[in-house]
Amino acid sequence: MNTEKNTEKWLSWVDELSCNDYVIIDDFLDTDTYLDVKTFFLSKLDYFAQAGIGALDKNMIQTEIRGDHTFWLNKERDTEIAPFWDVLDQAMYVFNRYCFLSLAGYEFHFANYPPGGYYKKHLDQFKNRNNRTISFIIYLNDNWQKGDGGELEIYTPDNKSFLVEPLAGRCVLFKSDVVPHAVLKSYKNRYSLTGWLLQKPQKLGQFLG
Ligand SMILES: O=C(O)CCC(=O)C(=O)O
Ligand SMILES: [Fe+2]
Repeated sequence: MNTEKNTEKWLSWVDELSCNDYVIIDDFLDTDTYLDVKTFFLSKLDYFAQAGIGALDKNMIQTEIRGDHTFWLNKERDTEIAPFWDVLDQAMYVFNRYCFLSLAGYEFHFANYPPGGYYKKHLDQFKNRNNRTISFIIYLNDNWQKGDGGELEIYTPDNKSFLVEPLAGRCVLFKSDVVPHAVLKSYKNRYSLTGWLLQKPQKLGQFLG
C-alpha cells in the first residue's frame, strides 16, 4: 500500500466531509479488496439476522422501521477481509491525526435488504448512546440498475434531500450525529458493508443493533 498517496486521498475526502457533512467516493476499495469483501459477504449470507433499532434495552426488532438483515464483523476473527481492516486503520489514523477526533475503534456489519426492505429516515446516533461519529457504508451490488430501488436518501440542513445509488464499490461517509438519511424500498437483495467510527466506549454495537 502506498501510504503517503493514500493519506493525500484521505485528506481530500475528509475535507469534503468536514464541509458538506458527507462525502461519496466511487471505487473506494481496490479490486482485490472489493472481491475479498464481496466473497466473504456471500459466504456469510446464511448467518444474517434480522436487525434491531435503538440501544441497550431499546433494541427492538421493528420491521416497519428497518427491514435489513445483518452480520456483525470482528477484526480478529474475520481475517479473510484483512485488507479492508487495513483501510479502516488508515482512515482512523487520518481522522485522529488531522481532524483532532479521538476515535477509539469501529464496528461494522454486513447488511442485506431483501426485496421490500427499507430503513426509514433516522440519525445513526442513538439518544442514550452517542459514540457513533462517522457513518461508513460501502455498497456491494454488482449489477444494480435504475428501478432496483434501495437508494440512500440523504437530507441536507434545509430539509431537502437527494438520492445516492447503491452502486458496487461506492462508499458514503457522513457525520453520524447530523445527517438524517433513509434507505428507500429495495426491489432486489441490496448488499452493503456498513459501520461506524466510534468514540469510546466501543464495540457494543453487536449487542445494540
Ligand atoms: O445502507 C445504507 O445506505 C444506509 C444504512 C443505514 O442507514 C444504517 O444502517 O444505519
Ligand atoms: Fe443509518
